[in-house]
Amino acid sequence: MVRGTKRRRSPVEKPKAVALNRDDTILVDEDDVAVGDSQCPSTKSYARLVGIRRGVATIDLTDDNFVCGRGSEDATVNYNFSALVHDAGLYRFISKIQFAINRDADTRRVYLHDHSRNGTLVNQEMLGKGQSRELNNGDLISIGIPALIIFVYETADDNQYPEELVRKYHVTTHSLGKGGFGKVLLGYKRSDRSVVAIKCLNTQYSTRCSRAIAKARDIRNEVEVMKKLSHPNIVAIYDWITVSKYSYMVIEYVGGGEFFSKVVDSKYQRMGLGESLGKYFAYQLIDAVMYLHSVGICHRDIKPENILCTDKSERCILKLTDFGMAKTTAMSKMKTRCGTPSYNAPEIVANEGVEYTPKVDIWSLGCVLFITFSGYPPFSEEYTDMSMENQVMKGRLVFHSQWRHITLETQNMIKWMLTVEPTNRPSAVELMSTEWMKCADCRTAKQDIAKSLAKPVARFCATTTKMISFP
Ligand SMILES: Nc1ncnc2c1ncn2[C@@H]1O[C@H](COP(=O)(O)OP(=O)(O)OP(=O)(O)O)[C@@H](O)[C@H]1O
Repeated sequence: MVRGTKRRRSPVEKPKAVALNRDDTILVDEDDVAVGDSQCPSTKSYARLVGIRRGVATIDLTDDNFVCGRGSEDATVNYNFSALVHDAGLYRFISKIQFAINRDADTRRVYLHDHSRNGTLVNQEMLGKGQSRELNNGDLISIGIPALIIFVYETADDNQYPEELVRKYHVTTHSLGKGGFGKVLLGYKRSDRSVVAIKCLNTQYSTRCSRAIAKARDIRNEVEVMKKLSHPNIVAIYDWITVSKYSYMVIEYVGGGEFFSKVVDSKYQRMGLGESLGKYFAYQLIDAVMYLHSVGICHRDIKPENILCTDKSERCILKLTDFGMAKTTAMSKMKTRCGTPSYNAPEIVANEGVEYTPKVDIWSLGCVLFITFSGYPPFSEEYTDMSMENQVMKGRLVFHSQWRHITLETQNMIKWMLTVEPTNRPSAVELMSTEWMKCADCRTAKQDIAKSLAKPVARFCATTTKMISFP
């Protein structure tokens, strides 16, 4: 039930229950449902708490002091989270008075004041009882722990992002990562509050030297390529909005971080992920590349940093991303030297202006799998006995003690992928049809991928949210 200290009740209508969803029943006054329309002409909201978890309402803020919590006889709140009573994981964290939103009458700045025992977080940072923090447009508010995000704070007058973008998405200040051309922010679709990643690209400059020497990123090409793709191990694109020199790619949110972090995780002690887990991931990546090549796309920048994990579990689903260098092979010949040096195939490193083929992806994949199984890269500037260019051109591989735990079959597969002569290198189809791929780990991977497709789209939040105003 929603309780307000100073709520305006319609003199003629009684409050009634509005079923939002299975466990979303919230008591609202009918005149509270519509926000900012003619029913409350005298009270203009200065900001909004956008509810992004099932059962949390969206609230227009008009009062300078607004209190949220479980509430009780002796603790009056403006919003009482009672619809979350069945969401035990969250409800038990909520204090009678969780936090207050205060607007300074003079400066008009807005602060969140934490009153709770378990704490309130702004942008994943814990405030703690008695602490305050200024709120800015797009800030995330969580309860108890970072994952329990309940609101996005949105001001009425912020125009940091173009109207075309904010009309469809809540853009938060929470950064998921940075790339050479810009940042990636957490966002939510306005239509259903499902979570997305918003890649904000400045089309005019790159902060990375390696990219600065490459030709300017062709974002249109990147988007066109992504739009053609539909595969469980490839990040999906939902939307693309370009306004002046900024481009916003709205893509599938993949919450487990880069595969690179997994490979270098201290729990594996730089020994690699082992035969079983390695094959589980190898299946996913080979399947993704097989699909890509079957639709005539060459990625050209496969590396652990461009592979994302769906979650932090050991056996997660991998998603190939960053199609900034990708090429539609039927459209034109591939001759450009691009990609990341330590993952580049010899025919790219040779840089003779000779046409190369999608087999360059198989080489890069071989490098990724080499690290996955062993914990160290096959080619590196740090190996001082030979220049990296020579290591690659000669296909020089050194199998240290880490490989003692890996079968000869697996070692041979990696060697095959890292064959210098592209015509002798296998295609993804050939890799997939080997006996090596007919193992229990590959079958498990296939089943897990199918299960991941059956799950609803990743979300932090509710699919339906009613708006409630507190004049
Ligand atoms: N879909 C996503 N979901 C969650 N986090 C993401 C997503 N895409 C990217 N990130 C995070 O943002 C970081 C930067 O993304 P990305 O590498 O795609 O940017 P970029 O500008 O294309 O970089 P680059 O200069 O390598 O091309 C990633 O390393 C990752 O941590």
